[in-house]
Amino acid sequence: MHSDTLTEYVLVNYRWVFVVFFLLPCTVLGKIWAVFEKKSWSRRRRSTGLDHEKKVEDIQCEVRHKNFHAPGRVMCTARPSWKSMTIAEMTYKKRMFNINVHLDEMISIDSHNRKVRVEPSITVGQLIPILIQSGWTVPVALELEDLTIGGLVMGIGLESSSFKFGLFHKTCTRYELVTADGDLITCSESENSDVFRCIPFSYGTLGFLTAIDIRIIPAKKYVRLQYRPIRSLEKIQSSLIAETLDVENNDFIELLMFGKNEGVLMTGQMTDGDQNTKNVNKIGRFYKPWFFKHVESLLLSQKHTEEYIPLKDYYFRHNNSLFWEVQDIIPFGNHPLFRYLLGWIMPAKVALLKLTQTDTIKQLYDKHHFIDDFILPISNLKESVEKFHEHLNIYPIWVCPTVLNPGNGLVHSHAPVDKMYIDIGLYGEPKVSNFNSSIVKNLELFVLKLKGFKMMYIGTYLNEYEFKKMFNHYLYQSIRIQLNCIHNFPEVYDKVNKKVRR
Ligand SMILES: Cc1cc2nc3c(=O)[nH]c(=O)nc-3n(C[C@H](O)[C@H](O)[C@H](O)COP(=O)(O)OP(=O)(O)OC[C@H]3O[C@@H](n4cnc5c(N)ncnc54)[C@H](O)[C@@H]3O)c2cc1C
Ligand SMILES: NC(=O)C1=CN([C@@H]2O[C@H](COP(=O)(O)OP(=O)(O)OC[C@H]3O[C@@H](n4cnc5c(N)ncnc54)[C@H](OP(=O)(O)O)[C@@H]3O)[C@@H](O)[C@H]2O)C=CC1
Ligand SMILES: CC(C)=CCC[C@@H](C)[C@H]1CC[C@H]2C3=C(CC[C@]12C)[C@@]1(C)CC[C@H](O)C[C@@H]1CC3
Repeated sequence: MHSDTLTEYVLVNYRWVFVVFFLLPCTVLGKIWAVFEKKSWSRRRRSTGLDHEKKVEDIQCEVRHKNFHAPGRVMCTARPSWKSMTIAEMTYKKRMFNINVHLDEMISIDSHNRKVRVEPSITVGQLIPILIQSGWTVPVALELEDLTIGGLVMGIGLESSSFKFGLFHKTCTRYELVTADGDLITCSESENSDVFRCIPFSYGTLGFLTAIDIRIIPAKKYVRLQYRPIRSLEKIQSSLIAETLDVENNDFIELLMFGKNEGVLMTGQMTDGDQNTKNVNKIGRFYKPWFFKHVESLLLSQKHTEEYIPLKDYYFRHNNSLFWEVQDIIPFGNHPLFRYLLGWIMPAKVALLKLTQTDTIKQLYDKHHFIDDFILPISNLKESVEKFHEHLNIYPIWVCPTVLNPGNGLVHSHAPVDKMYIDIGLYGEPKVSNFNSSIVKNLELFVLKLKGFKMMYIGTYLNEYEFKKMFNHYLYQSIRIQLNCIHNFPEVYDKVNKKVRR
């Protein structure tokens, strides 16, 4: 066998050896280190009085220093590419001026005004458990623990409650920002409102976020989840639309499709249950099957089922298997023996997987793998699934309804009223013979034609003109001038096109 082919073969078939025997133990050490670091950090903080304001002043100093010594050089955060929740490498970071924006604390919870103030690098996995312990939660709680609040505001965040609350940033009420000149400004619906509307999806091109206020709502103990297997695409579309209209009775809606004409529609309500509550399924326990496998088993048995899932377990239901991505790396990861023996250290940290993937693995993913999300009007579900089936044939498909509101920021409904969209997430190996980048571009144009949007964490093949047709740049451009960004921050397109996000 040729040595390249042999390397490829070993990388594809035996990556699990490295992951199980090296990355998983490293993940555990990382978790222990994080606890230790947090403790010593809070001790240090108490003794030096270092707080949020001081950290923000440091960022302001760094920006002013850059303006003095390297005027005209555009800036980005110094967060290394391997830490970001995307498989893409952000090559732009190498040529831009990196500013250290590592702020990862929770600042305060204000139960009276129902809001929590956080720093941008705090992860969902750090924030949500603290909130739940205090009896609160965020309206849109993301499913992957390592996503950061800043990244979700600057990119796009959505979850199964988005049909009710919209995209993640719709639950944010105030941003604190260090501008290109090193000034500190705040914005909300009532103060610098145009800046406030343009920040979401701006990918850090209007300034550095230093604090975010997020609305909080009371947390309950469980999500009562109904699973409804459906075996017709028409029926899936009509049932999904009907459920999104029932805002009174539904708090969560999600659909997993396991084939072109079959899927499981899940609807849920947050509840405290009562003493008669039965059928509690603690899906977050380490020995439990991967969530999508559990759902698939209900499709196979054609059972309409209802379960009570602890709130935190529900939120992070796709974390253990990284949706269904872990099965490609550890093919036996859902085997009961593996779960009982090693499930407690799963999943391997995404950042570590990314940091340790070799060029060959990355190239294999580029050639044989697809990870992307498209946001389309809900009425186009059937047409879109058919299109993705023809050109990708990847299953399961994640479908998550989300309401978009009208507005003049970068992402908004194309109608003058609130409009229901769906996120279609495709992650896996395309089962078509001719998969290549021109198919991806073709799909992006399909989405553009339907007046939909693409999530940009993976990058885009659209050219600048097409990109600007997809995302409304009108207000954004004037805010860039107002905040003196033109020579200090790149444009969004310069951070998300495939040449710099590979
Ligand atoms: C980076 C990586 C990604 C993987 N992705 C998947 C996956 O998406 N689905 C899955 O079932 N298993 C995946 N695996 C593991 C699994 O072992 C291979 O997909 C499986 O061995 C392919 O077997 P085959 O005989 O059908 O492929 P073959 O048709 O023999 O594959 C031919 C060659 O294609 C490449 N290849 C095939 N599938 C993938 C792939 N998905 N990603 C990258 N290269 C690939 C390899 O170079 C392989 O030697 C992956 C493993 C790694 C390390
Ligand atoms: N369910 C969901 O909705 C999911 C969403 N995602 C995607 O993942 C991404 C979030 O991942 P994450 O790793 O948290 O974030 P990233 O590190 O990927 O950051 C995303 C963008 O936000 C910018 N950014 C982050 N923090 C700041 C800050 N303090 N000030 C200015 N800009 C900032 C980054 O700028 P810079 O380039 O300068 O570093 C970058 O352009 C989003 O793009 C999201 O769409 C992924 C999985 C699931
Ligand atoms: C729900 C939404 C909107 C998106 C989910 C996206 C995730 C499926 C991906 C986000 C980051 C991705 C990474 C990988 C798999 C897919 C994601 C979790 C890898 C773990 C795949 C293996 C590589 O070697 C490293 C990747 C890191 C990022």
